[in-house]
Amino acid sequence: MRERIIIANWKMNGTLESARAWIEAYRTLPAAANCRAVLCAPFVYLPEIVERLRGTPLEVGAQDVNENPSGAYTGEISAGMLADIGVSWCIVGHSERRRYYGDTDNRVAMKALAAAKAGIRPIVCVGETLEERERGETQTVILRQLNAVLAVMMPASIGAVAYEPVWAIGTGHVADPETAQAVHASIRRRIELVDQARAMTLPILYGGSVTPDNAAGLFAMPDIDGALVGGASLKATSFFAIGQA
Ligand SMILES: O=C(CO)COP(=O)(O)O
Repeated sequence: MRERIIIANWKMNGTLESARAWIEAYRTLPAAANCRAVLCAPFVYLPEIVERLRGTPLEVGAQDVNENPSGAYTGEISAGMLADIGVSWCIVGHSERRRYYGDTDNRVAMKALAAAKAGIRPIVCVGETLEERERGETQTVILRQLNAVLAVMMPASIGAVAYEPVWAIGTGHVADPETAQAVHASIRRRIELVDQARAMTLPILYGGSVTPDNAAGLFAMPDIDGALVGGASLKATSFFAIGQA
């Protein structure tokens, strides 16, 4: 039985006050059964969030990391720094980073490797744009993004892969479960070529307009092991409801 995981990605949203209120609200909810939950918050709130969640089942993640161990990289955060304060997961290669901040396939791979070396589980995001899908390039794009990571590290060091079609992110146009399942299955087949055992256990999450209403349909698919949730994670109750699904 594969691990089920839901991951909240707050992106650049919230305040210290709303972060505290979210955690208080989440703590009043019963522990989610059979489902691991991770909260990826903005860097500046991470130390406080780690402290407040100590001893609870909710794990803490970052939304990005620099690929270098240390040095003259003004404004950046290293994997060692994240590990230092007790962060255990980190998103790498989110399409917003690829699109607005120039994260290339190779840099994403180096970020995933840096995280893993620091003992942090990288959540490797892959996904095609609408134009790429319409040109029939979905498989090519996903495999290109995944291959870059597999060129530098073993699948055992990848915490999770998240399939996030760019056209589904923040649009309200969730991928239908069969469409997502087809991509998830191809991701798992690619991992199988390297490590058959890890392919069976690697969580492959779907992201893009996931809500409490559409989550169960997605999670019914054999290769969809959970979700990376943006907008619907900003409310503790709706993130929790996705976990219940
Ligand atoms: O990008 C996402 C999570 O990383 C998905 O965002 P939405 O759930 O807001 O579509």
